[in-house]
Amino acid sequence: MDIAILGRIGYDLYSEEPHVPLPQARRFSRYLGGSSANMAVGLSRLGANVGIVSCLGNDSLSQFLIDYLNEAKVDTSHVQTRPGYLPSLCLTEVSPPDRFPQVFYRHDAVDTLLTTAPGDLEYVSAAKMFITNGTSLCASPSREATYLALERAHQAGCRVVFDVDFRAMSWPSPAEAGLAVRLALPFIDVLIGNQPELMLVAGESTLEAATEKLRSLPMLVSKLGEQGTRVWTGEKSVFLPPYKVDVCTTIGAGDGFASGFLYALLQDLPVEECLHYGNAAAAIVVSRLSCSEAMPTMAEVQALLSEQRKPAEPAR
Ligand SMILES: Nc1ncnc2c1ncn2[C@@H]1O[C@H](COP(=O)(O)OP(=O)(O)OP(=O)(O)O)[C@@H](O)[C@H]1O
Ligand SMILES: O=C(O)C[C@@H](O)[C@H](O)C(=O)CO
Repeated sequence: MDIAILGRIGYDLYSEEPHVPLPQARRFSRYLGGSSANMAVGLSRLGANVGIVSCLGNDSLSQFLIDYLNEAKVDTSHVQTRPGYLPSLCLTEVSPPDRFPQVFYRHDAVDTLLTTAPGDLEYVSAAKMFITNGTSLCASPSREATYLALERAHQAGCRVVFDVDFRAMSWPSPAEAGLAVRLALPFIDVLIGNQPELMLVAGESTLEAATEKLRSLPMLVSKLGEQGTRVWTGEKSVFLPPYKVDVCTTIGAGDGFASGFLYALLQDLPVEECLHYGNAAAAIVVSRLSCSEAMPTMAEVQALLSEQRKPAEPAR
């Protein structure tokens, strides 16, 4: 595998009725979801060899999810099964350009039951890149499984990527989520978060103060929503504004960004180039309904790049 991803596979329902508030919405369409599974699909569609370490039930929704991943050429040989438990479910209202409330069903979600056997840890440590996220740390035993995988990947010299992925409903308090991520920092090469997430991890009340603390990491990716993205490598940073599209749903922008950015990083492209791939992939996802199904091919990313590409702000 080029990339091993550890995290949740979920079931997404997006409203088919734009501008109808969620309590009134009647028609939904279903997609594979879960931030990690979305990224796995995105990276695979761009051409990477990706596998996912996760946990599903033996219900019919889990069957749909595993079939979807297999069809997307994501290696599912390390997806465990816990009969009687269900994947998480997420419903999203679609009120563009900026209202996308979500309701999550994550009570005893099957992904939190993940454990890592020696074979799973070997699988992770054999990859060139290992990606995981904060939600995987929200409950035991997936918390311990995730820390073990982070440690093994770091020891094996994989490039370790961590998306903060803060979902309030998965945690007793934001402070606990921040602490769980701070404990993982020694293993991380690339930390990805939006503004509130980086503040949460650093325990700071401004993005500037958070950045100051976190930029001792080899790479810090600061997602700024519709403003664009800034990447820090030590004292230097590069900023790239977003690619412009008509917004359908901004939900999934982060997973789209990660897919493009990390695919380019895997090819050892310069940071500025990685930002172009990340922002372009994110914009394409934003222009479509859902996240997994919306992930672009390389040809689609290249087309947007050649249409709109402008240079990033010089490093400073
Ligand atoms: N309206 C938009 N138009 C074009 N690109 C966008 C837009 N919003 C976000 N992006 C791109 O997507 C990237 C990630 O977005 P954002 O900062 O909202 O991440 P996020 O909070 O993880 O999103 P989500 O959790 O909804 O997936 C941004 O850095 C930017 O490049
Ligand atoms: O991450 C989840 O569990 C739900 C996602 O699939 C959802 O569409 C989203 O929030 C994208 O990051």
